[in-house]
Amino acid sequence: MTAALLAEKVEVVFDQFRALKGVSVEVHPGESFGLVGESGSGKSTLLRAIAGLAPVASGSITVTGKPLGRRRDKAFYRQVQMVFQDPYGSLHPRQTVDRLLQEPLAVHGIGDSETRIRRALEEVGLSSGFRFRYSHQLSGGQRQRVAIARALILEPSILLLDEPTSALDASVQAEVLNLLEQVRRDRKLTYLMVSHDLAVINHMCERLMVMQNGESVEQLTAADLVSHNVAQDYTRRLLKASEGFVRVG
Ligand SMILES: Nc1ncnc2c1ncn2[C@@H]1O[C@H](COP(=O)(O)OP(=O)(O)OP(=O)(O)O)[C@@H](O)[C@H]1O
Repeated sequence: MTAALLAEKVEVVFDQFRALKGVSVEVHPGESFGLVGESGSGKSTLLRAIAGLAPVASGSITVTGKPLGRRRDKAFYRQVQMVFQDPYGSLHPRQTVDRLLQEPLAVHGIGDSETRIRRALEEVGLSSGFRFRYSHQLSGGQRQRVAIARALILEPSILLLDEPTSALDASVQAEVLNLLEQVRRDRKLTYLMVSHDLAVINHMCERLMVMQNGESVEQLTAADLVSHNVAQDYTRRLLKASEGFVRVG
């Protein structure tokens, strides 16, 4: 089976600082794969390296069997989209939802915007009444729904999710996670998802990689996480720190 995403020995260096020190990961088609680790361990940097937003010094990244070059082309963004943590920062506040959803379609020269926008809003549970609202008039949860609609409107097969719900209240967080899960099932999407919250990863992902200081510590299944079947002390410490959140099976 060809991997949906394959990163091999990826190094990211900012000035002299090695933020990723040769990280490898393989995500299968249709899989939801999690990245966990303490703050600064390199989780976001790995997503950003894949998305072309962080400088890859060495190593390779392959999407559905095709190696990526230095720059990400339009075809890449038709296939891979990213959703960021902060829906306030990622959506222009003075643009209407309609305009925010039109933009990627215009960039990619896609014509059937009317149908796509209606479908995208419906899919994320927003009525057509939201279409001409400005993003600053939306709640955090509604904004994140718009950000997800914007990512989905190009019909990608892979979503890179960087703490997609950590800026939201707990009840809204659950709604957005359920939405992401529903969309993944309906569209047979592949997710690579960062969260500092092991309970979120446990709920959303089949497998995960634990990261520390720009390196992979170990890979686990969600079942390993629940039964604390882990090999590394670092992972045990992470689990201990989130005790009470991850149910012991
Ligand atoms: N543009 C940048 N320039 C310099 N250093 C950076 C840059 N982006 C990230 N770093 C550094 O790389 C390291 C990894 O950062 P990264 O954001 O990937 O961590 P993370 O695991 O996602 O953490 P968090 O959970 O806090 O978001 C950190 O030490 C960070 O300061």
